[in-house]
Amino acid sequence: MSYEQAKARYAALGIDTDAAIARLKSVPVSLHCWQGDDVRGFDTDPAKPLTGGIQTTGNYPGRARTPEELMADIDQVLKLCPGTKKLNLHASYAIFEKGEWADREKLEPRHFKKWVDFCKARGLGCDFNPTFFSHPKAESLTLSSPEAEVRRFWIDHGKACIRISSYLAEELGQPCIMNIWTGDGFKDIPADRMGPRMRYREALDEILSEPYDFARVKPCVESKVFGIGVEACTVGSAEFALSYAAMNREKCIPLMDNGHYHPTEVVSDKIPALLTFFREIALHITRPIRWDSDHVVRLDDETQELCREIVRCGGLEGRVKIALDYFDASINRIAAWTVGFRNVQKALLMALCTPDLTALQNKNRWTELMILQEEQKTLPFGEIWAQYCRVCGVPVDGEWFAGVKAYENEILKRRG
Ligand SMILES: C[C@H](O)[C@H](O)[C@@H](O)C(=O)CO
Ligand SMILES: [Mn+2]
Repeated sequence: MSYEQAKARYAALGIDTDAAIARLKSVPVSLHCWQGDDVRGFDTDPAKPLTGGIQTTGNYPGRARTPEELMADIDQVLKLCPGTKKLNLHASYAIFEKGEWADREKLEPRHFKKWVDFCKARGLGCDFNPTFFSHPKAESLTLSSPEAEVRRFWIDHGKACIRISSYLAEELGQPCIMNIWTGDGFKDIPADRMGPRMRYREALDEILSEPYDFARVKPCVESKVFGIGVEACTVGSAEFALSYAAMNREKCIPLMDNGHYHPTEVVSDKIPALLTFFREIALHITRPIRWDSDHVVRLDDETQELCREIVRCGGLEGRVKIALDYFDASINRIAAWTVGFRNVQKALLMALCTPDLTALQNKNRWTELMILQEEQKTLPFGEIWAQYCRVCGVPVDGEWFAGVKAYENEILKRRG
């Protein structure tokens, strides 16, 4: 079947596939830098463990060990992914001059100048994240620590990150989404669950007292249900993060990571619930298997439903900030990055090619609604996707992995 034939099938249902392609092309999706190096970063001992309740598993050869290697790998991914990309950096990816080093609370915009140059040369915006993990001062609690000195350190880190985010937004001419996530929590039943939350709240207030233009820097608070080693209580729980964002709507927005809920909860249903109250929300799209395992995003039912809700709720009009958050060290990392990014794009395009069936729901015509929802599944979407790839100048399915394999053989295998 050709694109023209597929387009006619969709047109019969009232869907303009050319318009869907044109719409998706300009929607920014944030590509996380940390898939390329297993979330290690460059600012502390590269042999340090990944902490904060998150973990990568696998030992596939070719992990990026330097900024240059990571940038080269990101370039490979950018070539293979359609649509508008933003880069998503963590503070731990600061780049220092030879012989220089600054601890996290002393990081400055200039430590991200090389990333700005990288983004400028590629027309990318950049999102940012303070890094409250994988650091000697993050062995226990960070922003919720009972130790004033530890809290001070991390608050100062948060403030430094606001300044860096303002710099990224200004230099690149696009808003910077700055996401705050800490792994603060307890392995076993705590004696006090409220004290840490009061301290976390006050620490967030202090971080957000750093001046910034909310139109250009969008701080987010990301919640989590539990992490490895913090199974009993997470300080930044869903109720905490949502309440904080609701009480501080002029300063920050809530971020939902679809790996951060109980396994039967779905973030797709939470999108309209939150957009009923918040003007903007942010998402981390990932794939949890039994826990927050951060597997590569597949084109599974929940990814499709998430994207349908983004589209239906006006999320593409800037109300939903879309970012990816997965990291798999057991397969070729460039392929992992690419598969996940392309799948999110596929799910968004599918959603844009879905007829609006609200009228059937409102007239209680659930039989027809189900039939039409099921029949949509066998529409010739593959042709629409292939056309989108061609319009964006990236390879269609089946035509990109050979290049990744060649890069693996020529470049990745030579890395120690
Ligand atoms: C590296 C990310 O910031 C991190 O994955 C965080 O967003 C998270 O989801 C932790 O589980
Ligand atoms: Mn996340």
